[in-house]
Amino acid sequence: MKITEIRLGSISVPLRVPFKTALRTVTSVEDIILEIHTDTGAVGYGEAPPTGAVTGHTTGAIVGALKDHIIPNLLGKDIDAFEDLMQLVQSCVHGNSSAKAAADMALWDLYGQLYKLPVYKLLGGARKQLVTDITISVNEPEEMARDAGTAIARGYDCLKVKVGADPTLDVARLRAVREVAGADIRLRIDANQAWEPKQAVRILNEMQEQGLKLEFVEQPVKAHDIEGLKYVTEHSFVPVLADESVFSPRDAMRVLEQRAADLINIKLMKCGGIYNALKIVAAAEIYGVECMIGCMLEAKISVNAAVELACAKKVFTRIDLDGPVLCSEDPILGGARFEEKFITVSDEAGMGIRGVEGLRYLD
Ligand SMILES: C[C@H](N)C(=O)N[C@H](CCC(=O)O)C(=O)O
Ligand SMILES: [Mg+2]
Repeated sequence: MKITEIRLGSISVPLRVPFKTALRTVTSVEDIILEIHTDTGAVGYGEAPPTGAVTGHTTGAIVGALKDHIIPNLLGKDIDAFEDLMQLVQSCVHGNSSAKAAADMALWDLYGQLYKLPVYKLLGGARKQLVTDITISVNEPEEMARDAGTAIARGYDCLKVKVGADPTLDVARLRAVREVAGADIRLRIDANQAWEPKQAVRILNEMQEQGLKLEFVEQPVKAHDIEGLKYVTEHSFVPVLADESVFSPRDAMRVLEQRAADLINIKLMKCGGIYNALKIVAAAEIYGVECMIGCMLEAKISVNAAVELACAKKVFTRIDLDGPVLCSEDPILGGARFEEKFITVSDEAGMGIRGVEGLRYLD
């Protein structure tokens, strides 16, 4: 199976409600789509969201890395030389993990099609279904309570509550959400780097003292502040999950070795795809640290790739793959079935993506 052509396109999908974190506000998903065509007629699909405020990867950066580096290196290559292709994607350009993730997942899609196996089975096949949380954007407490009520009415029993934009409101935000949620709904929070270490410990311990019962806090402090992350992990009653502090397998090793967090959030866009995600999975397993599988604000091709990975490996005990259910429509044909909190992986060879409605080709 030889690569004959690689095409880029873009999609625009409106969100149900604006997505707001301490880092950014967006009202639609605007993703780059990659199609890898082969001489057998098989097509592999990839996707990358521009998340400049989180990863530094703008639309231009993703398209540039793909057009100038990744695509020229892949054209004409044989999918069967899979390990070579994986290393090529990671080594042909520095950084640019989102563009690399798009290429990586399209290649895994083709590799599965070549050997007629779903990717999640190729990688271990631990399960077929996941249950995701859903994100509540950071807003005034009353609006967050309303959004939490809507999410619970849709059947979600685990809410990922964004905090950190004006931290003085954070305890009130959680109180308002917990009041609507009752005692049984799980609440996890994500500060997206907004707090200072001591401030984080103060806020978290106050939340616990008020009986708000948090499952964990995600990325309380700046991404680069591993010492601060460790400080919060050691001084707060709430378990800490590292998100923006862990992009690459090397980042993961540092956090694991220093015991700077209790949990790690693996996202394909941060680590450059499944090839590198598997290295983080192995490291976390060795250190006995459980992982969350997460996503950026992404549509279903790239979240589908994360579903394949999460269904393969048991280390993923927390699931945050709500990108598609935050969207008001789904232009992606095939792949996993998203039925509110329930996600069922596709049993088709590769990743099961069949096409994209309304794709605007860039060439
Ligand atoms: C969408 C997902 N639930 C989520 O909250 N991801 C964010 C980053 C999303 C973005 O800004 O695109 C996170 O975990 O920090
Ligand atoms: Mg996060």
